[in-house]
Amino acid sequence: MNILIIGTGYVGTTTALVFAEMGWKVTGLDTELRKIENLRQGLLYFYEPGLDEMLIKHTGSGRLQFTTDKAKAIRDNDVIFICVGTPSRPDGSADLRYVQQVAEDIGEHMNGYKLIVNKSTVPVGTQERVTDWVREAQVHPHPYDVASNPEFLREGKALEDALHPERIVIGADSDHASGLLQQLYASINCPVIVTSPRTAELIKYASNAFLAAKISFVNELARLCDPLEVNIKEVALGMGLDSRIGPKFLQAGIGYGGSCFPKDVAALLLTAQELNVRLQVLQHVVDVNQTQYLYLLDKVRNRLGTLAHKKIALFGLAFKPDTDDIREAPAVRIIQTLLQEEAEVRICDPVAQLPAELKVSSVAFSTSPEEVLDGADAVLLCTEWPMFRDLDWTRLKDRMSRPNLFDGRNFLDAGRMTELGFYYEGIGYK
Ligand SMILES: NC(=O)C1=CN([C@@H]2O[C@H](COP(=O)(O)OP(=O)(O)OC[C@H]3O[C@@H](n4cnc5c(N)ncnc54)[C@H](O)[C@@H]3O)[C@@H](O)[C@H]2O)C=CC1
Ligand SMILES: O=C(O)[C@H]1O[C@H](OP(=O)(O)OP(=O)(O)OC[C@H]2O[C@@H](n3ccc(=O)[nH]c3=O)[C@H](O)[C@@H]2O)[C@H](O)[C@@H](O)[C@@H]1O
Repeated sequence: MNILIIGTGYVGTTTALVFAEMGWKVTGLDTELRKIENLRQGLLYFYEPGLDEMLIKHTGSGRLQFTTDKAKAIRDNDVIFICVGTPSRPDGSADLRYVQQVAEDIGEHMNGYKLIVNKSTVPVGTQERVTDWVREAQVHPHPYDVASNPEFLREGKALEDALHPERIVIGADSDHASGLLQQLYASINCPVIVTSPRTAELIKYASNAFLAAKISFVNELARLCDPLEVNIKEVALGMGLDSRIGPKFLQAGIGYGGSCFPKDVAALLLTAQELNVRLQVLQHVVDVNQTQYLYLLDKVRNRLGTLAHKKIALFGLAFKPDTDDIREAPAVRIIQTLLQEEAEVRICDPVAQLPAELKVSSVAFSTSPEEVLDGADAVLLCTEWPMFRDLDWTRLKDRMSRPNLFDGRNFLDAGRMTELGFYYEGIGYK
């Protein structure tokens, strides 16, 4: 079986590499020539640890190729994975225009049986819509199946997650389709759940929503920990040792960001709203998350008074470490608020870049922590990049005008920072 991956972003590129690693012959297709040209030369155009070495390996192995020629790519491959973006529309619903375009392209160019597999995160019922879009675009009535195979990888850990998933979910209407997919994944050792496409689609949203809920739960609890003078990290540790709760995703901070949790939670809420079902817990998950970065800023204001003309340094811009992705990053919201309040902002991140709208005179960017701390009234840690833990904080303190340290990720050792002479505040942690 030859595999075509349509959409060579985070998910598509990773999926293509993992299938090549398993020994399959894979083609990656994208509409953006720049991306394809880079990938062809073995150059990863985004930051994702480990993926670059794998790309070089497989551009040389002969098992992986990249193209923009959709007609030929669709004709030449039996299994086609859809890995295009499904961004939020202004009302929060998932925008399926890229999925529809791909479905129509497949319908138009298919020349025999195709297994079409949707890996993009899409609302329940999309498998049926893709089936219709393909049929309506068909020139000849070739047979095909449409299956759902949601992806659970994390950015920053994409390769590890895709090579060693905790489960594979296959949503298919026919034994033939689910059988082919199980064959493709045969060399991966993990539980495989075969279910209906609608269930598979909901498993994906439910998983992201639950993880988001865990984060908002612990964040809200951290707000209570502050006046109670209780350490949220110890509370989370004590809770997490209960195997029914688990230790992961209980790290309090300035809230979740990224290209998925905010968008997917919004899409699930919209699905429920359209069906007149109130998902009250999930609505509150969003409310807590949207105010969590403001909670950190309240702490800064309580300490510094007005933020106008204060020099505020941010350590970290990316929505989490090990990625250059700044989509929905809490740091970006913090910067926007600081600018509204006329603060002077300096940012340090080892890989993420400042977006065009923040390239203004009152914002300075550097990859050097020393530079951004010069004369600062406060530093706000927004992303837990390991490099921030290993800094010479004693020396850094002397560069600051006032040694105020607000740790939005509870990443540094509060006791040690206080000993070094910092005024230190985390989220539910001092
Ligand atoms: N980024 C992540 O960590 C994860 C993302 N997902 C889901 O996977 C999907 C893809 O996400 P990402 O890879 O992050 O998106 P992305 O934005 O990085 O990549 C999407 C790619 O599709 C291409 N594309 C758009 N229309 C096309 C077309 N008609 N033909 C060919 N290529 C086309 C774009 O040029 C882009 O390169 C989304 O639904 C997302 O929610 C699921 C799990 C993890
Ligand atoms: O659907 C998706 O795209 C993916 O979304 C998330 O992956 P990702 O967004 O890459 O990153 P996470 O590691 O989940 O972190 C998301 C956000 O939550 C925050 N977070 C995470 C964990 C925690 O304990 N506390 C916390 O604030 C992170 O800082 C980050 O801003 C899920 O973890 C993946 O399983 C899923 O496939």
